[in-house]
Amino acid sequence: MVKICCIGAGYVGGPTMAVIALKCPSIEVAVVDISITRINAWNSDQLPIYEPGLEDVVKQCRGKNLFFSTDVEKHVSEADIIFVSVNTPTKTRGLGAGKAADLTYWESAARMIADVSKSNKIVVEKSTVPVKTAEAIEKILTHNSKGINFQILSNPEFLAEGTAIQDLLKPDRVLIGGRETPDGQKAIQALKDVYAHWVPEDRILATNLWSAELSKLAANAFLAQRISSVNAMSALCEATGADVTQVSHAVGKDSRIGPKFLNASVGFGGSCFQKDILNLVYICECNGLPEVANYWKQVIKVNDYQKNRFVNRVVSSMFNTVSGKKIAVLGFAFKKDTGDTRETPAIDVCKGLLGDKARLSIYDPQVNEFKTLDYQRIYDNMRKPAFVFDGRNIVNAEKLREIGFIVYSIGKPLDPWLEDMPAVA
Ligand SMILES: NC(=O)c1ccc[n+]([C@@H]2O[C@H](COP(=O)([O-])OP(=O)(O)OC[C@H]3O[C@@H](n4cnc5c(N)ncnc54)[C@H](O)[C@@H]3O)[C@@H](O)[C@H]2O)c1
Ligand SMILES: O=c1ccn([C@@H]2O[C@H](COP(=O)(O)OP(=O)(O)O[C@H]3O[C@H](CO)[C@@H](O)[C@H](O)[C@H]3O)[C@@H](O)[C@H]2O)c(=O)[nH]1
Repeated sequence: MVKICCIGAGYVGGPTMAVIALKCPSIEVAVVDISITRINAWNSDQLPIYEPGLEDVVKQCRGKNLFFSTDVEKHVSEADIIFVSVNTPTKTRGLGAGKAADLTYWESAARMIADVSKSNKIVVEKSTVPVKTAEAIEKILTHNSKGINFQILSNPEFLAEGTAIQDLLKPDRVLIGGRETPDGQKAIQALKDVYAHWVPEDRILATNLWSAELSKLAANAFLAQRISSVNAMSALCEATGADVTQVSHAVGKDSRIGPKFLNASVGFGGSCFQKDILNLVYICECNGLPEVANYWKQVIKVNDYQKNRFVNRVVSSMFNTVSGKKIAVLGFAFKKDTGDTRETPAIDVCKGLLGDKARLSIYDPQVNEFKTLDYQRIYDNMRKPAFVFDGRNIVNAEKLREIGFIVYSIGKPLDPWLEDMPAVA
């Protein structure tokens, strides 16, 4: 029986391994973590993360061929294939602080693998890492290998939170990078065989290691760039009377551009986009490519601009001060259908409002119910003029205006109340 061990029972490790276990009953999958509370939660009825469909998959496999454990060393030493899915946040101190990926967790996982391994292993980079990380990992492993053969593969994960299970069950592609040696190719084949249990062969792409590592950063940079592009347009729409939803629709109808990921918003958030673009920027700088670095940096600058612009709209509309005013923040996670608040744009918006001394009440139901609230009742209980600022364009602005609200919707023709108010970021 093939044994898989995944180091890191987080947003990626947990759901990814649960789906592998579901689709590969002949494989034993152990997910290990240093966090006892996380592992206890995975073994309980209250899973540590919320993802639609996840509970169902876990319940089907847990205790059969899916195990969650803190006995990291035991499972690593027994495994044929080891996925490393630890966190790779942005460095906060030292060389590359604020940009480079912090590989501390990765390095300690690699050293532990080298220490406890007694048989040949395939080590799979699941975490998002800088290009050439595989080379560094290879060095750590081979310098401490005691004659054991380690093959390193890059198998970046493309799931999005909130749709993780669907993304894993029907991925657009599975990307596997490996060495172009016979042993490297054999390792690629072994991992292909795992995914081939449910992913059609033409969706499993094999590349060299560096292409796989870079493709992950590139994909996130392209996705985030679309959002910054449409958000930049949203500012222009507000200035000109165009409607960003109509513009996105018209632009997205071009089959070369496509309709997805063109929703204007208060800005993108989540644990990945900013971190991965900063990482890309740092790699460009280290490779002497400042123009390329600046190009991608602009994606983050526009995102910051969008968050500031939103805060300024709120403050300027309410007579240029929100001091002492009670503001209900509906939704705090970085997107719907998730409980994850890492790098949510709501943090920056709330900070901006608190900076102007607002009183905030924050509510997040995990799933999206804000379209159907009883806005008439809400309006009746509010001090007038009453405002709604929609950072996601989900409320029916016309209906709300009929009730009496002053409504700001990103990138939409402005309410007369807002027309003369400055909202420069
Ligand atoms: N969150 C996403 O949607 C997503 C999607 C694709 C890729 N990624 C990438 O996947 C990686 C993991 O992301 P995540 O969101 O799952 O992170 P996470 O913080 O939710 O999970 C990482 C887990 O690794 C554990 N860990 C750290 N060092 C360890 C060690 N030495 N031994 C055992 N366990 C250890 C931590 O305790 C934590 O539980 C990151 O590189 C991220 O960029 C994330
Ligand atoms: O048209 C859009 C689409 C998304 N967003 C925002 O962008 C952020 C990121 O959303 P999304 O990409 O759906 O979620 P993530 O879970 O961050 O997933 C991204 O980051 C993961 C981690 O690397 C990748 O694996 C995924 O492919 C990639 O989509 C969220 O704040 C969204 O609200 C918009 O503002 N407008």
